Amino acid sequence: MTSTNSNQIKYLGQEEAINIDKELFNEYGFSVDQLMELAGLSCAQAIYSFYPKGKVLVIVGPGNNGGDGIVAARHLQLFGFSPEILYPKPSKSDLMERLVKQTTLMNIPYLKSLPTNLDEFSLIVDAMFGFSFKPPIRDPFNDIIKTLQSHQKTLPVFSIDIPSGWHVEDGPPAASSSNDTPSIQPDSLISLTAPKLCAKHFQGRAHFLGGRFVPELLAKKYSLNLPEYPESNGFLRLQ
Ligand SMILES: NC(=O)C1=CN([C@@H]2O[C@H](COP(=O)(O)OP(=O)(O)OC[C@H]3O[C@@H](n4cnc5c(N)ncnc54)[C@H](O)[C@@H]3O)[C@@H](O)[C@H]2O)[C@@H](O)CC1
Ligand SMILES: [K+]
Repeated sequence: MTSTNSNQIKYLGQEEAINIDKELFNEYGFSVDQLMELAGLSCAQAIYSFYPKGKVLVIVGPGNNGGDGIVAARHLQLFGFSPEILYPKPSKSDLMERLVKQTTLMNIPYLKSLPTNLDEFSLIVDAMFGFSFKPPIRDPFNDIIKTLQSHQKTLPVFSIDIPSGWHVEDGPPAASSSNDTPSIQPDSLISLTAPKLCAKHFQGRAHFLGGRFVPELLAKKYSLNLPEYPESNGFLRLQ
């Protein structure tokens, strides 16, 4: 797939991203399940387009970003990948529990901790935190990010919506503080709905846009200036 000119697309601040999300639910009548399914599917489709099939570790956080990750794992398995899931802080929400049930019944393994044999995986899917993240990052995610950082030369990371641990607007911790907080430099990133400001700091190989569900009226209201998705694809490549 060729990349699309992204010069005009709007980069959202945290509050604006949260407001658009709320409006999709409250004004447009979408349910979280609906949007999460489309978001997670677009993640799996982007991964399929860019990475060879293999063993993929999906690291899932406690919020909806984590839900996108579990949905993506479900589709990746259907696409012929071999996903495994690390979900260290399970949520008690009905939605998340149903996603766990679906994937467990598909025999997708749930790991108890970050495996020591990380090199057996060909890709990490980072579904720890999305646009509601507020630094500093808490354990056990701090340690997970430290380990991923030490493997990132050989083990690519595909981040969903936000590279986890990055400030939603300011980007990687080093850019916003002087301490040595560990930080992911993802190989690829998929922005959902529209990129957030932190995506301007992205230096990996591919930046995708996914979550093809934004009604035209809403896109106009927030001047999102979204590029046209090709054909019936659920994602496109911005860079
Ligand atoms: N409108 C959209 O574009 C859609 C967004 N979705 C996804 O939803 C995400 C946003 O989901 P949420 O609002 O549930 O939030 P997140 O998934 O970004 O994270 C919230 C969770 O992280 C925890 N947390 C926050 N800061 C932390 C820290 N410093 N250390 C440890 N834990 C911390 C919170 O306690 C909460 O449990 C988006 O980024 C996107 O991935 C999709 O599921 C559906 C549609
Ligand atoms: K993420």
